Amino acid sequence: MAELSKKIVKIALMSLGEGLEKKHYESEFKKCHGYLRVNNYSTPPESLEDQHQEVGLGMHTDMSCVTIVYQDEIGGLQVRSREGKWMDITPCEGTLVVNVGDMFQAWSNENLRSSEHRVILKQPKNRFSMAFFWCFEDEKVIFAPEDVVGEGNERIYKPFVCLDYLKFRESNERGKFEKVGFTVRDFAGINHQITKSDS
Ligand SMILES: O=C(O)CCC(=O)C(=O)O
Ligand SMILES: [Fe+2]
Repeated sequence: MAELSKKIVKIALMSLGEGLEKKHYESEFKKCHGYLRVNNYSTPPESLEDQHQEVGLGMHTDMSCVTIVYQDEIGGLQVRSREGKWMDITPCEGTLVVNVGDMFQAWSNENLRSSEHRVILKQPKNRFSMAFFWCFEDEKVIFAPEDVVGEGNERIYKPFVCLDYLKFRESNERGKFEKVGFTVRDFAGINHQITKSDS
């Protein structure tokens, strides 16, 4: 999984600009570490009713650089579009879902966007998923490099230590699964009004 994560980061960096991957990959992402979370969602009896759907995991962004998700055939993972519409990520055998996380969003000065996603339970069946979170080391100071920010562009985040952001999210129950007031931008955004590529 770590090898796969490295490849994904490499591809993501290449998408940011020519030459960037060679220049920064080694130094910036060398000390990344990963951990695995197994999710088992059980559905309450009401889910037997027609049209009933239960929130298995509320809307959130991952705090990682990238997350790789395996979901079983039950389905229910949804991602929010820029327009705020929920879209189903239909399970497909032999495929994994890749999410950009908050750390990568901040490091890339929002050239890469952390996905807002959730899990909805529509069937009266247990659902199983596995998420591999690949993160910067706790002590890393995230500071978007000059050439990632690009000439003439504003740096959106002030430098911050990863662990401080993790604590910010984890110290508050709401911070875990509710977006409002607990995004990485709320934590380290220099100017919350910036809407770069939001439109
Ligand atoms: O269960 C899923 O499909 C997604 C899990 C997830 O988003 C997470 O563990 O952060
Ligand atoms: Fe997630």
